[in-house]
Amino acid sequence: MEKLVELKNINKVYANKNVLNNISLTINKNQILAILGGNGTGKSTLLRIISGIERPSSGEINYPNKNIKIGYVPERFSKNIRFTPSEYLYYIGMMSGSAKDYLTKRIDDLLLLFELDKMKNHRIMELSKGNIQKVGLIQAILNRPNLLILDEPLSGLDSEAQEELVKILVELKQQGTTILLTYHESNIFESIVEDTFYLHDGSISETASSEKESIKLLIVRNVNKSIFKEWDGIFHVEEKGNQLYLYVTVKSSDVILSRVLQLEGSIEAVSTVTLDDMERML
Ligand SMILES: Nc1ncnc2c1ncn2[C@@H]1O[C@H](COP(=O)(O)OP(=O)(O)OP(=O)(O)O)[C@@H](O)[C@H]1O
Repeated sequence: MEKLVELKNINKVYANKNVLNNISLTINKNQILAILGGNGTGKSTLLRIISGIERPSSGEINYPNKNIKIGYVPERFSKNIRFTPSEYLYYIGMMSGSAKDYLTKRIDDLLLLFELDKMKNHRIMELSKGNIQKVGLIQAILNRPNLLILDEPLSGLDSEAQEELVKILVELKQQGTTILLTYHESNIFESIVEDTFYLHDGSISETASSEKESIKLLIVRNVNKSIFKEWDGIFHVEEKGNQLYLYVTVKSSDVILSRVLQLEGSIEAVSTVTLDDMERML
C-alpha cells in the first residue's frame, strides 16, 4: 500500500496542556478514514497538523509524495467573505496555479453539483450556514486533492446535502482521493468509513472496522483509578461513587478483567456498548 502521510511521535502542547501525546499514524492511499473522540480530545488539532496548517510541538510528519495536494475543510468555514462563491473560488484556484479556462468550468460544475449555481452571484456572507459550508467544501476539492481532510463536515448541512456529500466522497475515493474526516454522532458516514482511529487523552488507538461499534464497559471496584493510566486498550476511565467505569476494547477486556482480579479488585458488571453509548454517557 502506498503511504500518503506518516506521523511519528507527534506531540502538541498548548499553554502547558498536552493535547496530543506521542501520536504515530500512517495514512495510506485510497482509503476513507475517520478520527473519532469526545469533545476537546484534539481531533481538529490533529487534522490541522496533518493538513500542514499547524505545526506539532515535536515529532515528525512525512509526506512521501512531495507533490501531494491536500484539501482541508475546517469545522467552520469563514462566514465574513465579501466575495461571491464564484469570485472566491476563482481566486483560490488561481493561487494554486490552475489554468483559467479549466478553473471556470470546474467552478461552474461544482457549483451546479452542490446546487449553489443560483447563489453564485450572492456574497458568501449573505448565504445560509449550510451553503457557506458547501463553499468550504468546494474550495477544498477544487484542485483535485490527493488527500481531503474534513472536520465535522456534516454540521450545518441538511439531510439531502449530507447524502449528496457522502455520494461525492465515494466518487472522489473512486477517483483515487484519500479521505480523512471526523464526526461526532453515529451517522451516515459509518457506511463508507473503512477504518477508524480513536483519540483519547491525547493518544490514538486503532480498532478494527468490525469492532468499531463494540466497546466493553467494565464496572469495577476496590482498585485505584491511577493504575489504568499505563494499561493498553482503555478508552476512558470514569469514577462514579466507589465504582470505576472502564470503557475498553473488546480485544483487551479479558486481560483487563483478569488483572483487576489479580489486584483483588471486584467486578460488578460487564456489558457491551457502542461508541455512541459511550459518548452519551461521558
Ligand atoms: N489554538 C489553541 N490554543 C490553545 N488551546 C487550544 C487551541 N486549539 C485547541 N486548543 C485546545 O486543545 C484541546 C483540543 O481541541 P480540538 O479543537 O483539537 O479538539 P476536538 O477534539 O476537535 O474538539 P471538538 O470535538 O469539540 O471540536 C481543547 O482543550 C482546546 O481548548
